[in-house]
Amino acid sequence: MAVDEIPVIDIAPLVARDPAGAAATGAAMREASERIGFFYIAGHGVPAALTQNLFSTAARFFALPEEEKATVKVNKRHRGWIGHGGAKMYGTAKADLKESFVWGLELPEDDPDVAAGTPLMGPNQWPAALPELRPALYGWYEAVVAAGHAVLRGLALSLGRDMDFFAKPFERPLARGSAIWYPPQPPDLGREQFGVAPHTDYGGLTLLAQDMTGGLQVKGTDREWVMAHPIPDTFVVNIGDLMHRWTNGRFHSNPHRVVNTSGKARQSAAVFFDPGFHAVVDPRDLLEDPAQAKYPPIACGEWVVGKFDKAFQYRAPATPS
Ligand SMILES: O=C(O)CCC(=O)C(=O)O
Ligand SMILES: [Fe+2]
Repeated sequence: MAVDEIPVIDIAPLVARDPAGAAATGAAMREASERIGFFYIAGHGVPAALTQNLFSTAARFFALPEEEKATVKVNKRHRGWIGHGGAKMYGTAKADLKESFVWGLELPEDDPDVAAGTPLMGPNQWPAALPELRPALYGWYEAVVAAGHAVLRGLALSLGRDMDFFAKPFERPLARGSAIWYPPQPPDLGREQFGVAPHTDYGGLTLLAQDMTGGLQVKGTDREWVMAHPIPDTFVVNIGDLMHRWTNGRFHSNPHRVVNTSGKARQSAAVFFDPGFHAVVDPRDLLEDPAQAKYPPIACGEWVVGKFDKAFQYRAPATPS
């Protein structure tokens, strides 16, 4: 198992929009994206103190009594608390052993998209019992979205496009923040119990901060599971299914899973950085010869809603009692 199978890439030149360094940084991202679909980023500009504050504040949220957390139970817009049992990857036997709190781009009810009832868009839900949750999570989210834009600049350059190729489709992104809590896993739960069962991410890019516990595993090129060890002050970035399609299959949306065998609780926090609801993902945009496209164009919003409907218990149609 190669230790450097998942490379660490310093994206400072992309954060600074430095044309000389940006192309080489983008080329390193492209190499990792085509081979394994995962890389770490350093030099991302997200202050370590913001991530620490997110973890400590989220831990206080998860420690609240169930009835407090239930006041912000996940709603149809996919904002709020998802308790244990609420997320189950397709085709797996058991629900993931985790709980999470999910939020996204904050939009008022009178925003034209929200007023039109566009799925997944709208205001967030914040718990009255923990007013500091909102600034801790939202400040971190905005910094991570900015880092996500820097990553997109590198990927755009690596694909022979202008640095800002992805800026427009990722305007008003369906980016979701998720603070995740994995309880200690009892050893007698058997081999089928995962923190997160093997899956690919649905969208554009995922940027993930993890605490020092470890447990994230990535399919290696030799088909072994490779540990994505925690590296301080980095984010793990991975390619999602939409970016796989957009690049006509060149970038790899790689299966990964979480197994928390530490005997302790584990925390992670992700931004699932997906294009805007109305963005069209069309591989012809990134091909020299459009006739080579393997996938028809798809609308981002429809795709993401379709995936959510399968993965989350709360979206299942009510069964008549
Ligand atoms: O917590 C982690 O390390 C990864 C979580 C993950 O893969 C996901 O939520 O999609
Ligand atoms: Fe994932």
